[in-house]
Amino acid sequence: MEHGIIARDLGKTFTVRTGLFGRRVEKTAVHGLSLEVPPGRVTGLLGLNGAGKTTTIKMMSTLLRPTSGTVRVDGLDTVADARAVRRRINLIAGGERMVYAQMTGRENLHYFARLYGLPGALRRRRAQELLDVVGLSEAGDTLVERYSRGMAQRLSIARGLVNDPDYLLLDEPTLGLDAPIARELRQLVANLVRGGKGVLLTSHYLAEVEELCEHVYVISAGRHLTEGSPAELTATAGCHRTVRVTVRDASAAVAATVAEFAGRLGTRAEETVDADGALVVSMAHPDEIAGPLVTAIVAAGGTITDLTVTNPSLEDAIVTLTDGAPRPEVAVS
Ligand SMILES: Nc1ncnc2c1ncn2[C@@H]1O[C@H](COP(=O)(O)OP(=O)(O)OP(=O)(O)O)[C@@H](O)[C@H]1O
Repeated sequence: MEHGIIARDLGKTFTVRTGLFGRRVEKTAVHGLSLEVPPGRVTGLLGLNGAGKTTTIKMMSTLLRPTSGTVRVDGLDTVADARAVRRRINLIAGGERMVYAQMTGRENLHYFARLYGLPGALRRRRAQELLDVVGLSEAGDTLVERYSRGMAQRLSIARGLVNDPDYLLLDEPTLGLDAPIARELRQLVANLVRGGKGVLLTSHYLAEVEELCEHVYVISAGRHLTEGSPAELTATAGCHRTVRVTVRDASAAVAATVAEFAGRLGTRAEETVDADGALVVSMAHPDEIAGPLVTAIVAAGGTITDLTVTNPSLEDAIVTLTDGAPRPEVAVS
């Protein structure tokens, strides 16, 4: 049997009214996207604002009908078999309030479990299990209006698990959360994936995507731009590891040595002066050059006070990859 969420040539065109006379024009938000969300791993979907992430997720979760293409969930079609698909997936959108403030956490979970047709005893058991999973057992009988934002968000995650979905679509799940709560949620997602669930994640926090995702799709203006693991994307973007050496009281001889060193390797050394007046030299490919660079600086009489090697981040890569990429052609406010 086919496993995973598989989108093929997915497209979505909206009809919008524009201008003084409300003329109808067609705007395409997603153009022929193909992507896969296999079980047991977190797949990322990245793009600038308006790139089409939410539209794609809505089509994958049966909330929007694709204009073209198909989405299959373990072989079931999101249009023809929508009810069966809804039993296997769930969607959690961090930006939206997805629970009722006038009910307790437990009542919310009972309510949503009932919508999924779970029988009474199972509803009660599932609600308790989920309160435990998201760390809300003690607050289970408190009204949600008295929850902090982080607690409400955790309850939204529990709500998204009420039908024990095989696949979770997470649209900005940590939006606006404090760092420790966001970290807890990441751990929860990692545990769910270890348990075999497939997750699709969109997030503006690229460090989060880097930490969780094995494979990332980058889209721009509704089109596939590139894909790969975070490491592959940073390599594709040409972002390198760099070494940064800080030299106290650097003489002209040190600066000349650095320039000569870089010239000999046919590479570039970036030289700046920090707030304390120390010379800061940055160069790419530290594995080969850090040792000889330090030796050359010391031989020229420089005193090294700091040496740092940095890996390029996914954020660096996305900035590079989307720089100059087409802007969305749909702009509706
Ligand atoms: N119901 C709609 N009617 C018309 N246009 C829409 C509709 N929904 C989305 N769009 C347009 O489709 C494009 C893609 O929007 P979408 O919300 O999918 O992007 P996104 O990548 O999720 O952006 P963001 O990061 O800002 O949430 C945008 O230009 C948006 O204005």
